[in-house]
Amino acid sequence: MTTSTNGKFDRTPLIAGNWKMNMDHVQGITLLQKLAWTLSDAKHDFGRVEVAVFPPFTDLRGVQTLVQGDQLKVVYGGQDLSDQDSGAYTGDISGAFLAKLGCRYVLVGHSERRSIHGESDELLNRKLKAAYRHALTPILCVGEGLEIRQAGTHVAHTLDQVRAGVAGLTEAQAAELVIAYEPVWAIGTGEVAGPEDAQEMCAAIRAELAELFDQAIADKIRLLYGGSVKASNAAAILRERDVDGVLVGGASLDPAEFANIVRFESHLLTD
Ligand SMILES: O=C[C@H](O)COP(=O)(O)O
Repeated sequence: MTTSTNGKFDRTPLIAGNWKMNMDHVQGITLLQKLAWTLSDAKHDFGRVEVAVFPPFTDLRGVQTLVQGDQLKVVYGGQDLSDQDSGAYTGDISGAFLAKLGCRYVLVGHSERRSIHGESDELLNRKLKAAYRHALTPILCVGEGLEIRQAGTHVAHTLDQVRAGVAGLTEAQAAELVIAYEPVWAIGTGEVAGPEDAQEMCAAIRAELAELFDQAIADKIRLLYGGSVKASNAAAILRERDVDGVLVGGASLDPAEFANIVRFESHLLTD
């Protein structure tokens, strides 16, 4: 495997925007149109930075129509999926439905799913496998709360989540995986982990993946940082060797702000 110009292995950077429960299907289309327009300048190398959005389920059909109709270089995914494929699971969404709507990715185990909906590591492992059954790439979200960070056990806690999440995956599945490290204390709080914190944890996750699979697989897995990322702090985080992108919440609702984060990554690749 060769290294890219910024010294990282050839992992395609991923800048992902999680809209959470914001933007109805009309607002979502407007946001995506503005984002596509803002990113349409010639300086942005779409070929080397993947841009993904995660709208609410009810927006996905409209997003699909816009992306396909206008041939936008933006991919999209669901914010969650069921561990089941079909049946009497009221309120749940099958990975099969997401795949049929053209989703490439799906978030699994976002901290808001873990804390508000009590999703366990075992359930999330089944959701990860459901994603692969439907040819969706899962983005497994992991990370510690404030008490765990203060106790100094954040690395062990996060690696436990990683091990439980990826249990039973084949090497081919693991190579496709994306993992987002999101310290819960930094989500939506304005508190951002320092670039060195993001690097420490992403390096620890990659080392753990090398133990679980092998180094070549670990070098393929993309690791994102998430938690109060905005244009003003993104570049420093994205420069870190083991950070392959960011998962952005609040700032992804502002197309100019989100586009600037994409530009930083794009410029880093060509610096
Ligand atoms: O999925 C995104 C993360 O929860 C980060 O959200 P935030 O950027 O609003 O802190």
